[in-house]
Amino acid sequence: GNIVSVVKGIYQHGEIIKGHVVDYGNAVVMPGLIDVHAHLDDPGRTEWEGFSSGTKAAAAGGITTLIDMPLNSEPSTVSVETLKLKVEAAEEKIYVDVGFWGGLVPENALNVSALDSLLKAGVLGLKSFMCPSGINDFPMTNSSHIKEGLHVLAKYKRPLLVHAEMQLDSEGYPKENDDINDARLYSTYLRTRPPSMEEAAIRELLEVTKHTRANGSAEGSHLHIVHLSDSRASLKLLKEAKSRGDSITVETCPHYLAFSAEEIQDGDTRFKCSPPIRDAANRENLWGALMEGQIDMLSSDHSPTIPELKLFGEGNFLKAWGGISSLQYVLPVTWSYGKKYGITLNQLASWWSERPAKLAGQELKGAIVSGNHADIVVWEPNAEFELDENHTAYHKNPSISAYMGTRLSGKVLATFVRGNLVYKEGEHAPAACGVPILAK
Ligand SMILES: NC(=O)N[C@H]1NC(=O)NC1=O
Ligand SMILES: [Zn+2]
Ligand SMILES: [Zn+2]
Repeated sequence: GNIVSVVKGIYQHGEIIKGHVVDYGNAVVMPGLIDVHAHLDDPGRTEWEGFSSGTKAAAAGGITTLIDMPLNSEPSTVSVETLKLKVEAAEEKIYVDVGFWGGLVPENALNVSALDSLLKAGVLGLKSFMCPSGINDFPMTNSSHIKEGLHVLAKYKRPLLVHAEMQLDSEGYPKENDDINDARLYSTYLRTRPPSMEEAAIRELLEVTKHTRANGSAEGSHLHIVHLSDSRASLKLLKEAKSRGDSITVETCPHYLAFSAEEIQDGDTRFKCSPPIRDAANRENLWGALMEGQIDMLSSDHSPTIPELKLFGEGNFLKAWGGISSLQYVLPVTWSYGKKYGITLNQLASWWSERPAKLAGQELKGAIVSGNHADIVVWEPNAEFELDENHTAYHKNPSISAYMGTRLSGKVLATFVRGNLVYKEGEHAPAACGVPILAK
């Protein structure tokens, strides 16, 4: 299950090698991807996704560990009892290792013993929203809740992940029930969630993250901004906070790097997510920030639903479910769209493995070094494929994926989780040998 040694150089023909040798030729052998942001919706909404389908998709995409979000399942993971339901739902169904974020919600945020017991039960950290989440039993938190949460997390040295969008005085923005605005237009949706919503949330968070600095009252805790889309004011604020010593990181997702608002057809709600995909100039800036290291890592924010809730007939951007379905495709998508920016394999491994491992506290994952878990993806960067209905997809409802119809390069040949070959060219291992990861 663990890497015994990493040998540099090439074995010469005739050399005596003990054990079984697999020669992958010129394929890339990389640490398996760690997706710190996926909604597997199990238990309770398995028609949207599920531990079995979701982790099969992960394995087929070269992801060896994923951390499940506490919302979109039913119930949400906000207590010891609901975490227990998660772990039970995952057991014997997961093809890759799965950890769990717990929810920081108003109900538990000001209750230190509730948070203590949830953290002791093994969630790897907490997640909260600064705007409505779209899920009834997952209400939003304010900055007092977040401050309290960070102070409890400090004891455990675990992070708080925040969906950083804040509703502003919404005068002038289209609303769900407005009929004066054409809800089929992507531009209408875009106007409902301007970059200033991200900026305002981050500005407020930075009032709290000052306590995470060395000798601060919440030293040891860490704040992680999920799925950043605004590449301007928000990024500038984050850069300044980092330079002041705040313990803060930020992720973006492949859909913000691949797509732009200009290309989204009216009524094509596959592209609806929040924060929204912005214009092409914003995307260029995001790439720049990623390349310069201002954005620390990538995650999928795989947030699927059933096709009915995407309202394809109506194409109503204001009412359709917001979330992008992408789990299986993140490696080829990052590679295909990143090539023109000159991304390297080392950068891929840093954004998708090394830094996510650190965020999730997985010391034995995220790098191919002796002693680590043998979590490995083998892939062929030059192999191209068409993402059409002939392509085998393992996540549920692949038709809702925004990537359908694109041509990608980067084919996964094999995925190993702790030394177990869990996926090989279209076939999964007969047994699901992933394990639930609980923090100790
Ligand atoms: N509830 C949920 O998954 N929401 C996600 N969807 C999305 O597009 N952004 C999110 O935060
Ligand atoms: Zn979110
Ligand atoms: Zn999410």
